[in-house]
Order: sequence, then structure tokens, then C-alpha cells
Amino acid sequence: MAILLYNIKELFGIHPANEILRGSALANLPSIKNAYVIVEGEQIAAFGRMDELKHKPNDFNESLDATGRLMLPSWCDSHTHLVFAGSREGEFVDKIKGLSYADIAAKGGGILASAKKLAEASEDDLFVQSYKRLQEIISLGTGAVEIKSGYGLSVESELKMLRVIKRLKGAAKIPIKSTFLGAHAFPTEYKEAKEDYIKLIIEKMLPQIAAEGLADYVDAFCEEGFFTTEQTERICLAGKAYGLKPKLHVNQLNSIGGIQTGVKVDAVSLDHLETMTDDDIEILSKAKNTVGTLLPSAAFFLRMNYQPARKMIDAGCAVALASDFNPGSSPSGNMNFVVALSCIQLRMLPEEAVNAATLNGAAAMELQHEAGSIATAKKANLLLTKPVPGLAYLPYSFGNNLLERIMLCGDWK
Ligand SMILES: N=CN[C@@H](CCC(=O)O)C(=O)O
Ligand SMILES: [Zn+2]
Repeated sequence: MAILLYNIKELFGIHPANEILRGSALANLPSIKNAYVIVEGEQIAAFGRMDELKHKPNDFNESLDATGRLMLPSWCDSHTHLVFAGSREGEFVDKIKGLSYADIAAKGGGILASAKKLAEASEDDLFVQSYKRLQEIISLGTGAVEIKSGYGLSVESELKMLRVIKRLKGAAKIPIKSTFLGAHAFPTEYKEAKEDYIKLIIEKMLPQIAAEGLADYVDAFCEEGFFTTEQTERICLAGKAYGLKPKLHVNQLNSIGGIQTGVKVDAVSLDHLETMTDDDIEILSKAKNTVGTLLPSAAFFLRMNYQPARKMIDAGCAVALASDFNPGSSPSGNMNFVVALSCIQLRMLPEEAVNAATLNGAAAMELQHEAGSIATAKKANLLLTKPVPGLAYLPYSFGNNLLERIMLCGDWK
């Protein structure tokens, strides 16, 4: 079954290699004007300039005239918490009224509120809720995603979350990576016995997760009032002993050494990064294997300062963009909005933003060999826009749905 997509106004993301893009390389989004793509089975079989196309549309089982439309690789969302139970819009209204994080926590809100709801939900119910969210982000153009646990915070509930992620992997067409985030918050009963919770993570949760093959990565919320750098490091090393590489929450609210710790444990990615010192940026810029993942919709939703994307790119960091889809700080998994926000508020160029949300997003979940760019033998996960003047129109015209069709593994969605 071969499909020809022809007369594409401009085809973006034709990276010759699958290298992580850092610094000035992020501004280079290679493209072909007046292009074609041939899809065979689940993969991109060929692409090039229309004047080089040797076949006619009728030679194919299916063909589509994409005159006036752009084509891009699907979004690669490398940081989400989309498995959760219920929602927290009550907190959202409390915040509008002026309540602080501490006030909300005192009222039983925050991560622990989601943990309570999750403990009460059955695995099947959690799967149904999460599957809907997954379908929603796929319809918005996401073609690869990472999903974390972290609203379980007990052996039973963390396993429940991870089993749901495993079921999502089986049910969805897109590649999914799974991250164990037992170290998201200390459960109330461990508030005065934090070391016991770390022990529970290392001695009970990790061995079971590894035995069932439930996670690809290990994560911790390295932050004041949450997990210290020392605890984060121990959890990462314990995870690594089971083959789980670290992907960490660092520098969201404070710079407490999360970047240094993350680089030390050779994290695949260090995520959030709202609060970065010049030292943090320099250390991250020198880390060859670590992607800095910016989550601008969390900064937007929490009314925080945005991530210093310009400084980071100018310093030579490898930068990715992700949605942080979660019920507390980013109840949206819309990567089109994330890309627009990164241009509007973080001053990323449209080319930088698209690279950060595709190839570097793929690299932040080690999927750069199958997703994130237009290349032969990669998955045919493609976005076809409506007729638009050019790439910059996408973030400029933020909030409007500019995607006309979405292809996943060679099938139209
Ligand atoms: N910062 C830590 N965790 C989530 C938010 C968790 C929540 O409020 O539910 C995040 O990435 O933003
Ligand atoms: Zn997060």
C-alpha cells in the first residue's frame, strides 16, 4: 500500500542525521519547497522535489494533492503526566482568588489531591480516562509521547499507573515511553519519615517495576520541599541499576543543584528549567547527552517567569519543548500551543521551536531513530497543515487549529 503526498508547498524537518540539535543548530530546520512524500506501509519510503518525482499520482493506491499546505513531522511530547484521575479546577479557581501553593496544599490540594483521587480509581477507569486524553493529544498532532507515574505514591498505586501506561502502549499507534516518578511528592504518612519513603521507592517499588518491565526511565521532583539533590541522586542510581535512565524535574521553582545532579547521573533530559542561574546554563550546555526540556505551558498556567530559552540556546544547550500535560500545572497537552508560546514568550524562532518539539523531543525520549524528522524508514507520523502562508504563520496564528490532516504510521487519523 503506497501513498503519494504531492505538491506540498514546503516539507519541513528533513534532517540528514538524528543528532540532538544544540545551540545555533536549532535554528536550522531543513526544508524542501514544492515537495512530495511517498509512504509505504508504516514508513516514509521517499521524499524530494516535485520536479524529481518519477511517478504519477495514479501509480499509487492513494494520492493527495497538498497544494498550499505545509508538512511537518508529528510533535514529540517528551514530558507528560497524562495518566491521572479526575481534575483540579477547584484549585485553579482558588489560585485566581489569590491562594498560594502553600494555602492550596494546606487545603489538601496539589499532587497529594491527585494521589487521593487516583487511589480511589480502578485501573480500568484510569485507563479509560487516560486513553481519552491520549486520543485528544494525537488529534492535536502528537505522534510520540512520554508518560509518567507519580500520582500513586504507594507501591500499589504506582504499579497501577505504570500498568495503565503499559496498556496505553499496547492500545495506541504512537510510540510511548514510560517513566517511574515515585519521587514526585512525599505522601502525608511519610512527611516525618522521609527516609522510609526513599527506602520504599528503592527497595519495594523499583524491584517490582523492573520485574514487570513497567518503566523505561526514572524521575524525581528535585525541588525545595520535595526531593533533595542527595535523595534524587540515590533514586537515580538505584533506577540505573535496573536499567532505567534518569529524566528529571529540576529548577522549576528554585535552583538547588538539580542541573549538577542530573548531569552527574547522565540524565537523558532535565525538565522544567524556569529557574536557571548562569552556572546552571553553562553546566547544561556542556552536557553532551542531556537535553534541557522546557515546559512553557506550566510557567504560563502558574504565572511564573518563563524559561530562559534564548540564553540557553545562545549558550549552546540542546533544548526540547514538551507539554507537561498534568492536572495541576498544565491541564493541556496541546503541543501547537506549546510551540506558539515558546515563540511568543520565550522568543524562540519558529524553526527553533519546531526542532525543539520534534527531533529534540524525540531525542529526549531516545526515539530520534524512529520519530522527529522526515527521513526514509522513519515512521510516517506526519502533520499536514491547512493552506497557510508559511511556517511562521503556525505560532503567529496561535490558538487556531491549523492542522488539516494527521497521518499515524501511514494511516490517516
Ligand atoms: N512539578 C512537578 N510536577 C508536575 C505538577 C504536578 C501537579 O501539580 O500535579 C509538573 O511537572 O508541573
Ligand atoms: Zn512534570
